[in-house]
Order: sequence, then C-alpha cells, then structure tokens
Amino acid sequence: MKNELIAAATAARQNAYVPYSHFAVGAALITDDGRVVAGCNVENASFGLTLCAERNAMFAAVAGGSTHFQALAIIADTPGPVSPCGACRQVMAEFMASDAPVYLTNLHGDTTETTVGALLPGAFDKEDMTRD
Ligand SMILES: O=c1ccn([C@H]2C[C@H](O)[C@@H](CO)O2)c(=O)[nH]1
Ligand SMILES: [Zn+2]
Repeated sequence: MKNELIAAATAARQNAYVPYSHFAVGAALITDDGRVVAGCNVENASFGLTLCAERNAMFAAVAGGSTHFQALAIIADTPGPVSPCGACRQVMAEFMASDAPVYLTNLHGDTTETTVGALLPGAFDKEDMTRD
C-alpha cells in the first residue's frame, strides 16, 4: 500500500506543471473502494491560481465518485520529507479519518509516516457548523 502510493505519486510528479517555481510535487491516495488516484501541482501565470498536488489528487478522486480516502502519499525534491501546506491539510481533514496515514517522502527515500490528525490538530469540520 505505502510503496504503491509512493510509486503512483512519483509517476504523477513527472507531470507537474511548474514553469514558475520549478518545484515538482506528486501525490497519490487510495480510496475506500481501493482506487489509487494521483495528482501533481499545476501552476499558472496568475500565481494564486496554483493548485497543489495533494488537492489535485483529492479533488480528482471526488470527481471520480469517492469522498473517503484510506491513505495518502506525497513526494517532492526536498531535503527532508515534504511538508504539505495548510490548505491541503484542511482538505485531507474533510475526506480522511483523523488516524489515516499520510506518507511524507522525498526523492532520496526519506519517509515519515504521520496522520491527518497530527498534521492538523483541531481542524475545522462539519460539526463546527452545527448550532446547539
Ligand atoms: O505540499 C506542497 C507544497 C507545495 N506545492 C506546490 C505549490 C507550488 O506549485 C509549488 C511551490 O509552492 O509547490 C505542492 O503541490 N504541495
Ligand atoms: Zn497544498
């Protein structure tokens, strides 16, 4: 599972569209029904429109009909295991259990296994929108 996700993230990273940062990222997740879905970061001349690899993978999974994921892997050419941004952490909290594993890795094979809850303690979620 872990190695399969890292391999899928590594392959997707090759498609990263990064003419501005030149920082390519790949991500891959496995859905509850066993589908592996990958994503890469996609930048834009209007910089703020850039979408991270993690959210691209998660939104592609939603577009394919899955809204709950078991695990997610991320890879980039970082000195240590890559650290996902806050926006991606919040989206992970939307679609994954707090104890779901997240594999942070890099091209050198450094890997940290963490969880969605550890990446974003106290995430805002749908329960926070219910009154009384
Ligand atoms: O976890 C991360 C961190 C950054 N990026 C992308 C966004 C942008 O294209 C580039 C530099 O921030 O890396 C991701 O895709 N995922
Ligand atoms: Zn992000």
